[in-house]
Amino acid sequence: MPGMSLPAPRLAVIHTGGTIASRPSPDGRGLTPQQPPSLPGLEGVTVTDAQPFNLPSPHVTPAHMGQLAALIRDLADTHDGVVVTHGTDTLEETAFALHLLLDVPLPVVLTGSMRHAEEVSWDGPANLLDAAHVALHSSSRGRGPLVVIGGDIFDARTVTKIHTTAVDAFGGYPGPIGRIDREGTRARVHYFAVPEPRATYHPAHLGAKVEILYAYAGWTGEGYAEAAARADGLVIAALGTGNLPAELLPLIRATDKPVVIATRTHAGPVLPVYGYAGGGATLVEAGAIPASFLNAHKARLLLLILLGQGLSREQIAAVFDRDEF
Ligand SMILES: NC(=O)C[C@H](N)C(=O)O
Repeated sequence: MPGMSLPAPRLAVIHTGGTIASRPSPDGRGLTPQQPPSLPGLEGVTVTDAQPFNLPSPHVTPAHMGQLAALIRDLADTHDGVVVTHGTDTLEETAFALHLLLDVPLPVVLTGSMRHAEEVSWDGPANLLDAAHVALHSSSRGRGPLVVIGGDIFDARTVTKIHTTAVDAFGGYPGPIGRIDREGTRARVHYFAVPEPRATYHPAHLGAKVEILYAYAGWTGEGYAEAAARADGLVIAALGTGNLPAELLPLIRATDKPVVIATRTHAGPVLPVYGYAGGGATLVEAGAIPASFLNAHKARLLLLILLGQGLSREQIAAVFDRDEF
């Protein structure tokens, strides 16, 4: 009807800590999360804030990820988009856990900053505003949780932190799925990929113990037996396409818990192609599960969630094999 204005879009901003909330601590001991950033320059939007915790992201656990998923589910009916501010160190893990746990239709966008509010190159406000625009954009729906940093929009499955200090700290093969740029107050959002259907999971708990072992030249299995005894499942950041020294083969064959083989190489899938002792084909024959293209820490979260849902080793292998994530 002429003269009737559309209701203001409703955005929820959930602050969880990280450098985007950090400042030098008064006791001179270094940066600590203190004050969450405020959202600049977004006209005509109703914003609600939440702060379930205020942590440096190395203190974030799967339990916090579950808490965030529950909060976002609660907000989903009354909001059009959600932004989560988060420390960058484990941001990709929270993004992927939410990707696996959330089946809400509204966009959920994670962001953070690499510089704190008292530095000249403070990147918090721009990242926060970009994330807000992306979260309220209709093309962002149906893509699962997204990560927005430095104007790049990433898929939670592939995004990874690639630099410890640079402002453009995020990447990951095959790169961003979209881009946000601002022209004055107008946001221009472009996607280079179409939304894809994805599986989500409803674990009874997030308390399964999954440990990661990191392979290296000359590893003869140090630490493997201890980890296999105390954990519910293992992930190995293996070599290349998912290969290990020969000594690991009998250890994996003797393990009845799920052992997922990821790669310490920064891009590409795990493929069981090599037939020498410890080669990927022999590890799979011994019962190991290839992680597809998930990095070790994301494969760990998927395994932890599948264990929390009570899946058997065979069912878990099928999820990884069919890329059901
Ligand atoms: N840039 C950052 O946010 C790093 C910080 N250590 C964190 O992850 O909490």
